[in-house]
Amino acid sequence: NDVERLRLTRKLNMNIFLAQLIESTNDTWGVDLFEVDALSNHRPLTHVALHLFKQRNILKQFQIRELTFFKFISAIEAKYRNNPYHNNIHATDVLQASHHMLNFSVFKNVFTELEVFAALFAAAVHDVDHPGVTNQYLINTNSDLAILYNDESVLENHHVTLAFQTLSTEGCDVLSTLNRKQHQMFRKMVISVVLATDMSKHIQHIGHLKTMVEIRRLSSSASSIIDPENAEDKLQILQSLVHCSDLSNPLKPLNLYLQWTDRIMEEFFRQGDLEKSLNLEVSPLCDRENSNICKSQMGFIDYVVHPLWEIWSRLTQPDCQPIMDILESNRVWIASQVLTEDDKHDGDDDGDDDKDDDDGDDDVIR
Ligand SMILES: CC1(C)CC(=O)N(CC(=O)N2CCC(N3N=C(c4ccc(OC(F)F)c(OC(F)F)c4)[C@H]4CC=CC[C@H]4C3=O)CC2)C(=O)C1
Ligand SMILES: [Mg+2]
Ligand SMILES: [Zn+2]
Repeated sequence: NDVERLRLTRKLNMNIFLAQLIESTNDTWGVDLFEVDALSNHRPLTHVALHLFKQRNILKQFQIRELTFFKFISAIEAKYRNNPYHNNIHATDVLQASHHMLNFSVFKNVFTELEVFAALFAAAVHDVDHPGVTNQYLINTNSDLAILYNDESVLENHHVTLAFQTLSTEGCDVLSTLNRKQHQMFRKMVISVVLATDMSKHIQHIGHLKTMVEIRRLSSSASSIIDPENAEDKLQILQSLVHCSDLSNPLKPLNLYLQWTDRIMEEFFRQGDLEKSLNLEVSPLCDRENSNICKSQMGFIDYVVHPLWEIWSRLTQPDCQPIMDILESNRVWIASQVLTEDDKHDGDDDGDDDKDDDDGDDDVIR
């Protein structure tokens, strides 16, 4: 009957739209992964990872059965918690950004298939089972995780351990076809890339990238910046690539960036609520009673994101320029809001809400 036909037509159109969105992850920066989440019954990581690993021919190269990869990535996705920010959509975002930057021309013929596999695997699992609180909070509350990992990169150790434990779930061992040498190298690379997403390593990333860019400037003879024979340099670049992807929210189209900002602030505020209830000092940015979201974002961009991406874009010129342009325009918009936000505090709300910051339906914090 008509109702049934209408329902099926809608379902078909949603699947066609989903397929188009997933296809666009091949070569588009800033795919709306919130849309992919909504259309994929909240399984964006499984859909996008399966698509990208097939598109890169990784499954064929390592004779990984599609069903095994599907079971593994589904098990990983199910272990991401429904935090406002550190959830499976964020994992998909970091995976897709890492995939995009591995295609930069400066990396052509640099990485082996195993290195690409390890980097994308690390991106997909890099925050699995994140509890929605920071390392410092886990340390301050004497959590089991902090005891287990002796306060050192507590979350990041947990993410990578759980990822490898998931391989031993029935039918999930995507590494079973790797030989001993490959398995050993893959494991070393994934551990180092996931541990490198700990923000306490942020300054070291900038130092390594500066050194690499400096060497390139001096040895102007070397056509390609990266020596494909230098495994250590390549591993450092993969670490920085995934770390940059983890810090890429302010470089995404404004409507996506603002949704990530809402989500991270809600996650930080919930931690602040816990700290208050435990009579602990409230961490920076975590006090929902007095926070200025735009000022925090200005600081986050100026002191954290831009210093890293500025050097990263110098290493990866010219492909990073369009992305750096988005950062610049987003920062201008944020700065304009700071002024308006101050006005609001003066009470004379001029009321001209910039339509950009209304992303239509208020994103429900899952
Ligand atoms: C420098 C200041 C003026 C401004 C400032 O930021 N802080 C806090 C601060 O420097 N840090 C370091 C980064 C930490 N951190 N922060 C993340 C994050 C993600 C998205 C954000 O917004 C938007 F892009 F969605 C965001 O906005 C921020 F404003 F909150 C923060 C994650 C990054 C990677 C791993 C886990 C998350 C992580 O470890 C948090 C503490 C200052 O202290 C002062
Ligand atoms: Mg993390
Ligand atoms: Zn992350």
